Amino acid sequence: MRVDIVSIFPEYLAPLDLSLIGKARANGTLRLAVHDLRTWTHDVHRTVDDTPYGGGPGMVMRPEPWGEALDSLAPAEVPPPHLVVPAPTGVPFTQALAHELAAAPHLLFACGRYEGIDQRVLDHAATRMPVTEVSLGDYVLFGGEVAVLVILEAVTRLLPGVLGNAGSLEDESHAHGLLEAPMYTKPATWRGLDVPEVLRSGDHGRIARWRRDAALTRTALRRPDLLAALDLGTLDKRDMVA
Ligand SMILES: Nc1c(O)cccc1[N+](=O)[O-]
Repeated sequence: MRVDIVSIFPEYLAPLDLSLIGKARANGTLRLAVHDLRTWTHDVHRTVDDTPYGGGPGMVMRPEPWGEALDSLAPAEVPPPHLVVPAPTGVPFTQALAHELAAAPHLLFACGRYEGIDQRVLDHAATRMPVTEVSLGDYVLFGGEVAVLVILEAVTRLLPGVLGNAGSLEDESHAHGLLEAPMYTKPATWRGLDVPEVLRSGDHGRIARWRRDAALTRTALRRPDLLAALDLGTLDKRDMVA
């Protein structure tokens, strides 16, 4: 997978040199490049923003640098890159969207700052590539860089070979629309608190049912919205497996 990230604060993306993403870059699973948007400015002040039409507070990112950046990083390639724009106005970022993005051969991230990017940049890009504005949640950040770190971690870990134990992907939270059951490790008793006996029973059928029930209970209590969206038929099939 090729990933290009455009930002006016490229140093914000330094954590992408670390840990499993850093290893994926080193072994070629991920070909990632971070670009400074000011590369595509031509004035002495390297201006990337201006006042908003219609008035209002703050500044808006000018279309010209972005247009040149996207032209440079997304030439007429087939298939075109998927442009991902983290923004409070985006669609919710979910595990399902992470899987969709993980299937793309080339992701292009545009990190907005100030009051955002001139809308025409996204409209023009959408004439030649898929464009998705993505929101991590209903709150406001300084810009898109931190969101890119989150999105890229969720996407990269889905790529073959990145996680040492691919089995981790099978029953983790959101893998099947539920929150994960509580997890325990040694010692069996800690500060007077015991690990549930069923998990130490060695009875894999009982353990699977306990985990499924615990996941359902946790999801119902904390995320009833997920439960409402769950295909209970799928749950029934999983139940038969368990
Ligand atoms: N919320 C927000 C923002 O305020 C700016 C950029 C990205 C996001 N987000 O992804 O949630």
